Amino acid sequence: MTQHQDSAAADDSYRSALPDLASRAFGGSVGHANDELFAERENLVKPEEPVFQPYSFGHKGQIYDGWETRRRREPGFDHAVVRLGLPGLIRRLVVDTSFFKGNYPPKVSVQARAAEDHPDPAGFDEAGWEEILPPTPVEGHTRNVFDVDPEHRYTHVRLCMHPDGGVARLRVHGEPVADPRWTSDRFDLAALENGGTVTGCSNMFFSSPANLLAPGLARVMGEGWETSRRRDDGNDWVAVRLAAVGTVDRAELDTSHFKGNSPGWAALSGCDARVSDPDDPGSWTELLPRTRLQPDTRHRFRLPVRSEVTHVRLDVFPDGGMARLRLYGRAAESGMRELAARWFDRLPPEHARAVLTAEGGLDGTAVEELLARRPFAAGEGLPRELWELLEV
Ligand SMILES: NC(=O)NC(NC(N)=O)C(=O)[O-]
Repeated sequence: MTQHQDSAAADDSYRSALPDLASRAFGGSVGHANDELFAERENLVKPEEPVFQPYSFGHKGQIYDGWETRRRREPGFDHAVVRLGLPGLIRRLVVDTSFFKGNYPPKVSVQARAAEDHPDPAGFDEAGWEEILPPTPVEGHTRNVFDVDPEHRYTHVRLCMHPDGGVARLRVHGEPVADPRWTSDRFDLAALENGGTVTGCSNMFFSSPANLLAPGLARVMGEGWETSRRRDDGNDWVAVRLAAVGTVDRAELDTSHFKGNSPGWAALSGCDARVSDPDDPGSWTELLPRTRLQPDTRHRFRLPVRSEVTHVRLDVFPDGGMARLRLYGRAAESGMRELAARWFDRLPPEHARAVLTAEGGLDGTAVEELLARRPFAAGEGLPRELWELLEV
C-alpha cells in the first residue's frame, strides 16, 4: 500500500483515470452503518465534491456533507458498508475528510468481500472481510489517498473509523470486472459495467469521456463528455477498448442535454489490435460514415460493417459534447472466453466455490481441480466445459 496526498496521486495516471466503483452515479450504495447520528452514511458515495456551510445547525448539531458518528464512549470502532455499483479490482482508495477538522477519525481501515446474490449488508459475518487497508492514520480536511493492489474482485467494502468521527467521501477507484453470467448474446461492448474503457481522447476540458460509458441515462449535461470550443481545423475524438473482441452492429450516439453544443456530425471507426496497431491511423476501418447529428437526441444507427474489432473510435466534428455512447454487438467466442476468465480468475476462492457448487453442481474434488488451474486469462480463456456449466 502507498499513501499520499493530492499532487503525488495525480502523477499515477493509470490509477487516477480509473472509475469510482463505489459512486452513486454507478449504483453504489451505503447499505449499513453502525451509527450515523451526526451525518448520514449515504453522503459517502455522492459523486459531487463535498461542501460546507459554517454555522449551519440542524437538530443533531452542525450539518456536515459526509458520514459522521457520535463521540464513542465505549471501546470499538465505527463502520459503514458500501455495495459497489461496479464490482471489480480495487486500485485506489480516497478517504476524503474535507471539512472534518476537529472531528475526523485518527485512523481508518478498509475491508472488502465478494458476495453472491444480494445479502443484507447489516448481516455480514466478521470472518468474510479481507483487509485491504490496515488501520492507518489520516489527516483532517484532506483527501487521503491510498494505492492498493488486492488480488480479488470484490462487491462490497467496509470503511472503519478508529474509534469514531466523520469522513466526507469514500472513493474506491478500480477496474470493473463484469460477471459473464449477466451478458447476453448481444450486449453493449463499450459499457463500463461490462469492462469497456476509454483509452484516449483529444480533449476533456469540461467533463470526462469515461462518462460516455456510464450506466443509465445522463441526468444533466455535466454527466456526459464535453470538449472546449475548437478554434482550429481539427476535430475531437475518443477511443474505447471494448469489453471483448467482437462485432458491433448497432450504435447509440446520445446528445441528450447538449443543445447549443452538440457536435454537427459524428463518425465511428474500428480497429482490431490483435492484428494491427491502434496508433497507426491506417489500422482503422470505417463503421459509421460521417453523419449529421441533432442536438439533444438519442441517435440510433445500424452499422453495415461486421468485422471483428477490439477498439472503436468516435470522431465528432468539429467539437461539442455527448451524453452516452453505446456499442451493441456480439463478442467473438475468444473474446467471451477471455471476459469470463477475467471474472473467474479474480473470484476469492470461497466465492468461486459457492458459484461452482450452486450454478455448476460440481462436487468438491472437481471444484478444487478447477481452482488449481487458475489463471485462465493468460491462456485460452475460460474452458468450454466451465462455460457451459455456468450457462454464460
Ligand atoms: N461542532 C461540531 O462539529 N461538533 C460535532 N459534530 C457535529 N456534527 O455537530 C462533534 O462533536 O463532532
